[in-house]
Amino acid sequence: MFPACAVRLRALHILRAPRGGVLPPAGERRAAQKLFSSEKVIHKDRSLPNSSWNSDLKLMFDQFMKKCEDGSWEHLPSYGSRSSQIVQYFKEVFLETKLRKDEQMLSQARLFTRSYEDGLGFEYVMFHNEQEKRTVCFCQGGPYLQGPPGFLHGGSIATIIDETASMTAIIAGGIVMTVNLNINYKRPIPLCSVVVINCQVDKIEGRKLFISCDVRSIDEKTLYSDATSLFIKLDPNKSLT
Ligand SMILES: CCCCCCCCCCCC(=O)SCCNC(=O)CCNC(=O)[C@H](O)C(C)(C)COP(=O)(O)OP(=O)(O)OC[C@H]1O[C@@H](n2cnc3c(N)ncnc32)[C@H](O)[C@@H]1OP(=O)(O)O
Repeated sequence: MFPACAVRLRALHILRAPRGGVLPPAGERRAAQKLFSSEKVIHKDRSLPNSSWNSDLKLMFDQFMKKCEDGSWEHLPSYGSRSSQIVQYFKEVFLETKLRKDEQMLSQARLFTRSYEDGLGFEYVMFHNEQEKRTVCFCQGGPYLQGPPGFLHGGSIATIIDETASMTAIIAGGIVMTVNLNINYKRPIPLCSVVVINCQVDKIEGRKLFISCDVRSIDEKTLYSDATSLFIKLDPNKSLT
């Protein structure tokens, strides 16, 4: 259905999620790594610790990197823009010619959550558990994300929930878009604190993927928000515009 992309998503799976802890054949893994290697040189992985990370974020990063050692969890790298091969495929299959022509605008595009300087916006790292179809995101929301004084803006909370839920849906279903996101904001989130966003696939029905999430303090005592979302797998035979 998604020829070029299927290869890449398969590569993502090979690199990310050996099912049941069984590694795919070495040759297949090397080929998948090769597919990704040129991009890794160009783009900096923004999900690795930097000097703006507070001790809570570093601690959670270290704890989950340890959990990755037995293969049950996988660290998801994150770059300033989406993979050039996926973007190319997306443009070719889903964008009208007139939009595709605006190459300059598209070449300047950045992933919204990675468009701030270190420490000012979203500092986050995600880990995925293939067996549980679950993604966790540890996020430290910086001072440029303020809504009420001292607290995060609700739109920034929606953004990081959507980004975590969409990663969960992309891993489970390929190229998807959010069609519905319902959030209950239960407690305000202090600026610069670290929260954990836990997303899981509840159900897949044809092209529909139902994802639920909650946002908690890292000691899990405070439930800040919960959310449900619906993603639709894009149909390459339908134009987006
Ligand atoms: C690394 C890779 C990066 C690749 C790119 C990854 C991007 C991820 C980005 C992060 C997330 C985002 O920000 S996404 C950006 C925000 N979202 C959007 O802009 C999406 C706008 N919506 C759309 O363009 C469209 O709805 C589509 C293309 C998503 C789907 O349109 P479609 O293909 O025509 O599908 P359609 O027939 O309408 O719907 C399919 C089925 O879903 C149901 N359905 C549709 N909408 C809803 C809804 N709100 N609530 C309930 N059900 C719904 C329909 O009834 C139907 O059910 P049935 O009759 O079959 O039962």
